[in-house]
Formats: sequence, C-alpha cells, structure tokens
Amino acid sequence: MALQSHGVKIPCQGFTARMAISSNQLSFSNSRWIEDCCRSWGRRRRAKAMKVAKKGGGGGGGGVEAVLKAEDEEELFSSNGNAENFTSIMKFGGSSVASAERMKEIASLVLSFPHERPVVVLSAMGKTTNKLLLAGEKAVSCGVSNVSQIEELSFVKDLHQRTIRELEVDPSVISAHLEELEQLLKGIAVMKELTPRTRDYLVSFGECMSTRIFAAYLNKIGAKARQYDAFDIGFITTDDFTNAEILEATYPAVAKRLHADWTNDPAIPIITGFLGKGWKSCAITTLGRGGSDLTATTIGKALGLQEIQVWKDVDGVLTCDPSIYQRAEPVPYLTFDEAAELAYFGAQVLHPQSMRPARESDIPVRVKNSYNPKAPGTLITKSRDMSKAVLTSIVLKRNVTMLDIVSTRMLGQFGFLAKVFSIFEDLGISVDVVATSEVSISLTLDPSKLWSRELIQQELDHVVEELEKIAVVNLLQHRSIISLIGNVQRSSLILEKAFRVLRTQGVNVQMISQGASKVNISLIVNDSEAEQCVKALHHSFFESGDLSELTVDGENREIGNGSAIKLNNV
Ligand SMILES: Nc1ncnc2c1ncn2[C@@H]1O[C@H](COP(=O)(O)OP(=O)(O)O)[C@@H](O)[C@H]1O
Ligand SMILES: N[C@@H](CC(=O)OP(=O)(O)O)C(=O)O
Repeated sequence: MALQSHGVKIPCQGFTARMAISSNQLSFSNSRWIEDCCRSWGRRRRAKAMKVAKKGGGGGGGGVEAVLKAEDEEELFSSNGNAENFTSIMKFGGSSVASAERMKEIASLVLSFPHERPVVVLSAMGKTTNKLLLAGEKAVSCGVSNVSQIEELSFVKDLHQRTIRELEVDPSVISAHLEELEQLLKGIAVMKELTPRTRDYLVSFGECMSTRIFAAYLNKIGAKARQYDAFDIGFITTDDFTNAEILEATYPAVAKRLHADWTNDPAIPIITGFLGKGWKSCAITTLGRGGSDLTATTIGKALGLQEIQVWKDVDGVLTCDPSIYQRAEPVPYLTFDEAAELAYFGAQVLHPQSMRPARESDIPVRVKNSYNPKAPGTLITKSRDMSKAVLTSIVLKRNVTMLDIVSTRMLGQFGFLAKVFSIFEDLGISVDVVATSEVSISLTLDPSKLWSRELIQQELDHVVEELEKIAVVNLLQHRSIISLIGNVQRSSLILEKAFRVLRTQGVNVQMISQGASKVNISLIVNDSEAEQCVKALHHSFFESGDLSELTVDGENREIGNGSAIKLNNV
C-alpha cells in the first residue's frame, strides 16, 4: 500500500500496520498519526536529498565510524532537528517483560497512544541478567562437559523458548543467540575464568533476546517494529566493563541512525537497554545494574523528545523501598536533583546516572507501573513547588564501610584533606558521605563502582595501609546510610523529628551529613538497626498525620549548606 502526500508517493507498510491494528485489536483513530508521518517524511526526504547532493552518499552504521559521520553531518542530523519523527520513549524493565503475557500487555500499552510515536527500550526478561551471571560463575568451575546442565542456562533457554512459543513468533529470531550463549559458557569453562569483559558479553544476551522477541511479536500483530542492538547504533562508552560511562559522541550518532532509518522505512524502534560499545575495545559494555533507565534517558536527550517514560512494577517512586516497608506510598512529583540523589543513595528504582541526560536536556521523566497503567506514577522535572515539601522519600543503603581518619599532624597544618582524598583517587575508590574537621575526617566508601559486591577485604586493607602513613585510622564495617530526601531548607525540622524518632528507638546516629545538593540529609547507623529506623521514620513522617507540625514557619531554621557533623565513634 502507498499513500499520496505532498505530491510524493510514500511507501507506508508502517501505516498499513497501524490501520490493521486499529480495526482488529485496538480502537483508536490513527489519521493524525499518518498525517504527521507523511509531513515528517516529506521534510526528511528533502533533507536527505540535500545531503546526498552535498556529500554524494550517506549511510548508517554503528560504533566510532558512526560518530565521526554523525559529527560530520550534524548540520542535517542534529539531535534536535528531527524531533518530529519520535515523540516519547517508553522503557520497560525486566519485570514488565517477564513473560509472554507481559509482552502482550506492553505491546498494547505501546500501541495505545495513537498520537505518540514512541521509541521503545527493553531490559532483559525477568531475572535473566541474574541467571546469566550465575551461569557464568558456575561455568568457571563446572567443567566443559557439564555446561549444558547448568540450571540457570536451562532456565534462560526455557523462558525464552516458552515465550516464543506462546507469542507464536518465529524461533529463529533467537535460536542463534541461544546456541552462542551455550558456546560462550563452554568457552568460560575452558578458560576457567570470567573476566569483566566476558561478563558483559554474557549478560548482553538477555537484552539482545528480549528485544528480538518483542519486535517479532509487534511485527506479527501488524505493528511495524525494528530491533536494534544499542552497541550497533552508536552507544559509545568508556571501556569500564560492567560499569561503563556513555560518551558524548553517542547523542549525535544515535539520533542520526534512528532518524535515518525512520526516514527510509518508518518502524517502531525496539532498542536494547543496558548495553554499549567500548570506544577503544569495540567490545560490548554494560552501564551498571539497572542501566536500561540510562539508555532511555540518553535516547531521550539524543532525540530531543517530549517525555521519557520508565515503566516498572511499582506505582512510581515510593516514599521508601516497599521491600523494607510495605506501607510505602507513591511520590507524585520529584525534581531531577531529588531523583538523582535518591537513586545514588541506593533506591533501586532508578539507575544512579539516569537523571543526568534528562536534566541536561530538561525532558520530564515519568515513572509508571506497567501492571497498573492507570496509576499516575511519579513525574520528575527540573523544578517543582517546594513550599509544602518536607520529606519526600527515605532511602537505605546497607553494608557500607565507614572510615574515621584522624591526622597525626598538628592542628593548623594544611593539606590534610587533599592528601587523604589523593589516596582515594590513586586507589580508584569513590566516597559517599563525608564529615570533616581540620584534623579528622569520617567518611563512607562507595562500593557501587564494583559489580554486585562490596569492597573486598584486600582492597580495604590496602586503603587503611596507605592512610596510616599520615593518620590514625579506624575502619568500621556493617554500617548503613539512611538518606532523608526532601526539602533541606527545612533541615532543622526534619532533623528534630528524625532525632526524636531515633532516640525513641534507642539508636545512636554515628555520623550525619547534609550535602550541598539541598535535597539530602544522610545519617549513618549500624546495619542491624537500619531497617527498624526506616520503618519508624516512615511511620513518623508519612503516616502519623502530624506533618503540619513540621511546616510551622517560625521553627524553620537551617543548618548551612554542606555542613556535616561527626556525632560519635562507635
Ligand atoms: N523508593 C522506591 N520506590 C520504588 N521502588 C523502589 C524504591 N526502592 C526500591 N525499589 C524497588 O525497585 C523496584 C523497581 O525497580 P527495578 O527492579 O529496577 O525495575 P525494572 O526492572 O522494572 O526497571 C521495585 O520493585 C522496588 O522493589
Ligand atoms: N537487565 C539489566 C539492565 C536493567 O536495567 O534491568 P531492569 O530494567 O530490569 O532493572 C539488569 O538487570 O541490571
């Protein structure tokens, strides 16, 4: 089928598909969508013609090559210049694509907004990433002949094959991947080692398969979709396997590729979350656990979209982790700063770096529940009305290591802080919460740069050894950071209430830090007391109904920005 628009004949399989769905399965009008597409197609076609005339050719491609070309052609394919092709991004996490049933539901969701032209990002199905990691660890020691019997490999195979069967799509879309996955595990068994690079390659099978299955399903039901591996369309990262950072060149490269493909042949892009390509190694990298959120916001910025939606299994960002306290409630509005702080300090719901691209391009992020799409979710924007805000959310980060470092030099000596931090820099360890005086520092170490493990004892011993050259060091393990995310302009009120609660729980706070971010106050307590504290704090701030007490203006005195107090050594 073809449509006439602007005097040009447009090949429009994608449009046909939308109409087929409209009449058979979903009831919506798609005439405006078609009109928009035609208009957009006409513009893009002219732009493309200009490009061809000017350069004598074109072409897509991923990796560094694409970056160079994209930069070259920025004039024609600037990241925002083609925003009309797509309007929003919808990212679905593992829980949203955990089964054939779930995939059908999210297909309806994707297609239920006739005036949206979404880009879709998917994570691996359910717990696939964890299973692949476990399979990799088992392969190291199980022997080549036993690889086929690894329970987690069978689980991953069964899940994907069953999903294929239930969705009635062609098994060949993932059969090569399943074979290659088993070969890879055999390779790991032969080598008897699982390097970070191999680990990233191993987990990439999860996203590569979920997106292929979903795209095949959309095509089967008549909605034209195209699968993409992020590492093939310009997601360029550092070579920090298991925790790679996205490089700037990604934005023009991804925009160029997606717009060019849409121009040539419109189809809903279905893109792997979590994955990238190392700029030196050209090997597959991953963005850290939960990294698909970051993939989504990166694409949102690259395409200059109107909204970024991240679909989860909860009704938005909640007042605390629901696995700690079931009475957690959705938070309707957050700022990028609040969301970033919350994620950084351990709320699993968002990837720690994911707010950055959205904030840089000022694109609202909506956290929604794919199991309950009617729930309003959480809207994250640059600013919001803070006049009534006190506490927004409580976040717990467990199993944190704390260091008390007291200078052996005399008071008045300068350079102590610089020396301490240069040691951390040399050892590649980042620090979370800090409280300082002229001759002492208390701080917590950030284990998040290390994949799914805490700082190992050997590394800690090394840190202490280095620090002991200039200071007396006390290492305190099994601590928790409780972060109170909210309006730090009301810090005195928050602290007054928090300390009252903690005192009634008989808990001693060992360190407190109020960051310059204006949205976070962190308290350090023993691991063993942390959950009980979070529950009591939640009850007091969100359930006792006396929040008004906290907003009495006369009492609202602040602690200065960046202040930090070391309360006691335990
Ligand atoms: N403050 C919080 N608000 C919402 N969810 C939270 C919070 N803290 C932890 N979580 C956990 O995060 C999960 C959602 O994040 P995640 O598992 O990464 O979702 P997805 O895999 O769907 O992207 C929830 O199921 C919940 O258990
Ligand atoms: N599959 C990856 C990436 C991801 O973002 O997953 P999810 O969206 O399910 O948190 C992980 O488990 O880390």
